[in-house]
Amino acid sequence: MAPPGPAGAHPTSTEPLSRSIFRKFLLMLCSLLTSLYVFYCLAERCQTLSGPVVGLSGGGEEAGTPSPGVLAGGPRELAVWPAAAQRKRLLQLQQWRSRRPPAPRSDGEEAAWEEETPGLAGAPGGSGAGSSVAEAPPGTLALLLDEGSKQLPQAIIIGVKKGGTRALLEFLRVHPDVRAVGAEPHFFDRSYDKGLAWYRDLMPRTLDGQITMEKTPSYFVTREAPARISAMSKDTKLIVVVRDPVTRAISDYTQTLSKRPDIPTFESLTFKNRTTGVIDTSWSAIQIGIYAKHLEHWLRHFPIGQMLFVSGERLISDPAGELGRVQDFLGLKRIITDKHFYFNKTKGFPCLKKAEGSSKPHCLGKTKGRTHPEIDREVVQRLRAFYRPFNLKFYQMTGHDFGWDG
Ligand SMILES: Nc1ncnc2c1ncn2[C@@H]1O[C@H](COP(=O)(O)OS(=O)(=O)O)[C@@H](OP(=O)(O)O)[C@H]1O
Repeated sequence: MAPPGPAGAHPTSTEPLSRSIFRKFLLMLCSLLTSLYVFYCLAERCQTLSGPVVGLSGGGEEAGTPSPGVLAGGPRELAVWPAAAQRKRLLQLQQWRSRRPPAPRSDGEEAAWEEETPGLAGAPGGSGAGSSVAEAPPGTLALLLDEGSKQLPQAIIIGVKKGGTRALLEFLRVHPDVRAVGAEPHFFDRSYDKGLAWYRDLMPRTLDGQITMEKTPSYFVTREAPARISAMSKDTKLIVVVRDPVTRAISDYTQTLSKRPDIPTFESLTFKNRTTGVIDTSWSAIQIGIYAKHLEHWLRHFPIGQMLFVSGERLISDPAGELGRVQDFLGLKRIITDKHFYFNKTKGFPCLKKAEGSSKPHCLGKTKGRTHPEIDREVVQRLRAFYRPFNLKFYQMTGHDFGWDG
């Protein structure tokens, strides 16, 4: 029996035949469209099309923003794409991922944008790599694509603590040829016994031409770090973000104070004896700022030309300028420019302009750019006098006057 027609319509004897033709036509149309889509993909143009989501949240709607649908084909289909197309796709996804803010940590702080040493400033302990590396989630995209391989870092931001290392790494991650571990691995200071294979496994996957990076600011003041990094590769490029040692010390203290409000005042910790005015150089907040001394250890293992010194102050006043130097040093095309930054008046710092994944601007978390406590002016002056000779030596060694001494 012929199926009933639409309400009010009179069925005719020719209807089953026309339906069958119509179905065949639909089938052919679908096949044609599928074939066109495959050709379209092969011609590297399907990144503008949407497709099924493959387990990634977010994704932007702007032109050039890779949406989750980019991964529609999955690893098998990608395997038949030309290598250049795969690379391009991965790069776009990486860009999209690197601009997304990390998932908030359970304690309310941002994971990949913030990790600091708990306890008194510079004290050992706290989060090591094994549990805390927040490449969030580690190498997901490359794993999904089954592409690339994990490499030991070719460049490391080795310091200094509170210098602006997080800002530098997050800005650098905008570059499509930079892939970095989100959190601090602390391999060369705390986890060296775990071995290089363990360290490499923390790294995100990279493709040819991409640089693997990490940042652990405590390396700069770790005696064993220079020899250990040199043993990994004597070609490793080293980046040090330095900041006026007095402000750095106060910043370090401010961080500790935020976690342990009951600690003694900055002024009392600064001196062994306030009356005699002898500075307590065993206090890590003070010790870290004697840059010339720490640098001597590094220069026994690395030529100065393999180290880049970034001004923490200029990273705030002219982020694009400092990023230009860093990109040159790393042999990268200057992709990160003025266009990527804007100054956020509320935050008081430069931030990244809209992220592709969210079309919202990105500033560093609330634990970067804390308000420092007011420190006794006389103490500040004494500290300035203390650091001056070390600073001058540092300027000499690096061939760069950072302007901390008037
Ligand atoms: N763009 C931008 N946004 C926010 N903060 C910025 C930025 N650039 C540099 N800084 C300065 O970075 C200081 C923190 O340095 P680090 O990231 O090296 O700290 S840490 O060692 O990883 O804890 C942090 O120090 P405090 O101001 O004392 O909090 C900032 O002054």
